[in-house]
Amino acid sequence: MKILNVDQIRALDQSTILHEPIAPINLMERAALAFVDWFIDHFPVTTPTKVFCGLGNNGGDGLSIARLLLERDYPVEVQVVRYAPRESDDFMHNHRRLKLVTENIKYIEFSRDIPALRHNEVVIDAILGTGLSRPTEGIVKETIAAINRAPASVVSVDIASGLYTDQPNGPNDVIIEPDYTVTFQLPKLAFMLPKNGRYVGNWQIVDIRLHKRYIDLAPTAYYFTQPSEAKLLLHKRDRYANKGTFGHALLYAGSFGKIGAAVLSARACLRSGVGLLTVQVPRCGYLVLQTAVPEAMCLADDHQTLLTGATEISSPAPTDFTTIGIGPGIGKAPETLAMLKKLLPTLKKPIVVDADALNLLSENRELLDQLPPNSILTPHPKEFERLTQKWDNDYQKLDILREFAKKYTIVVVLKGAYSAIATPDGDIHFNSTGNPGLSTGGTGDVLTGILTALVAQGYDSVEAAVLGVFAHGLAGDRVAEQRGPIGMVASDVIDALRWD
Ligand SMILES: NC(=O)C1=CN([C@@H]2O[C@H](COP(=O)(O)OP(=O)(O)OC[C@H]3O[C@@H](n4cnc5c(N)ncnc54)[C@H](O)[C@@H]3O)[C@@H](O)[C@H]2O)[C@H](O)CC1
Ligand SMILES: [K+]
Repeated sequence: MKILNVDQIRALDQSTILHEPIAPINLMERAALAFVDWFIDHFPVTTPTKVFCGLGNNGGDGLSIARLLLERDYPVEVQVVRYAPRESDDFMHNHRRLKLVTENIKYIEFSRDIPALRHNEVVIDAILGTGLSRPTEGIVKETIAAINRAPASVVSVDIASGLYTDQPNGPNDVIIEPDYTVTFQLPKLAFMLPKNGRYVGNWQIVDIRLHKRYIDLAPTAYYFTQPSEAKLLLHKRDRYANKGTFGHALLYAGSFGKIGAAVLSARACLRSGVGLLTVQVPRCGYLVLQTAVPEAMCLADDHQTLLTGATEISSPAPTDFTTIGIGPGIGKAPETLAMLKKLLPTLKKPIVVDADALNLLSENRELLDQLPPNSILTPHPKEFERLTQKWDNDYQKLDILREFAKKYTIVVVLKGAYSAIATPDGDIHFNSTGNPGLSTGGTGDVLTGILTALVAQGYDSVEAAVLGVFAHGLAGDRVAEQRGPIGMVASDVIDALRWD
């Protein structure tokens, strides 16, 4: 699913009006109906509801929503925040229609006009939408602040009033903090950014049948992975396939006290369809791996407690493997750094790099140029900051992410809520699965195993990253459904992985 910018959203509106064709007021009515269908699924008809309306089309939506809820016997009160002398035409049209249904329309011009809000009430925030062009001030700001202070539940129409659709807000901007956002047709970029979490709440898309052809043709760098899109990436298995068809991966993982990372990434790799797996661990991990993951072959490093890359028996050369995953629990010992320095120049095929291997790259940035093209790096924000630089806000972070992936011709999975997957050609795919339960030790090792397995099976790196991150998060969602997010462990995620 594409994420469009505010100008494109406006153009999409116009394109729908022109090509359907549909009168703007009827498109507003369609949006309002879609919102109301959602609302009545979530709040009983006895819910005291206050609809706060601005003077633009977001406000116009609000007036239409109020009228539709009144027609469905909801106890609705309308509060028009009159912050400017002029209303939009569609606002005026809906204002006239609403007055046919109720006279109970109040106007907020001064602080004293702002009504009290009780805990059992629901506020529908239709003050400002994607037309926000400056920080809220005056009576708008006061009304937003009052709504945020109140104990009532809040549902924002299209986007929280005061939140910019696709650019950073200022540190002192006053923005609605909704429990829900019901947005029209497409997600907004603002919803993907961690710092905006409190200004988005639990968000839902409602389809208002905007012009599909415009969306299909609209250029964008931002995408939000839908289940149907992830499913399309899945390679079907041929009946005559054999182990060799699905690759032989090599994982470099583990150090003394962190052999579990090697076990988790190995198990995840096998649970993600790799044909054969060899894991190279320090000698102290050999027995553990062979016991815990009998399906994996194991190379014992010469060193007892850390990886140097040297093994006593003549093992296959790293380049003999379909792909390599490196990082889970390897630590940052000089001998391990030496191994990485020796290994990288010999590799041509994409590898998966995670955890301390990333930190070694951060401390030796000249190695970044030696990464095989289309390798996949999987930093969490702190690791990414070490790899690149500090950023002032999430939008700058995305720019840094995109430039870094393009500069080194790599795929970067910036992990977190809505993990952002940056591609070598400058796109960013936001993941749509996962939950806070995944913030537990070892889930990163699991993802490394998954991605290594997908690359070994022949997925191109972007497909592997989008599908692997999606499947990883979805497995976490299954676990959270069964046992709640608290108490989830990385092994649960491996056991919940599905590839159908
Ligand atoms: N395709 C869709 O998504 C549809 C969206 N609809 C709704 O239309 C709004 C966008 O409406 P628009 O008139 O462009 O702007 P707003 O209502 O968001 O803002 C109104 C108006 O307010 C002025 N303004 C900007 N910033 C401020 C500020 N800080 N304080 C005060 N006033 C401000 C500015 O002049 C704006 O024009 C979208 O969100 C949807 O709710 C359609 O109804 C259906 C299709
Ligand atoms: K709004």
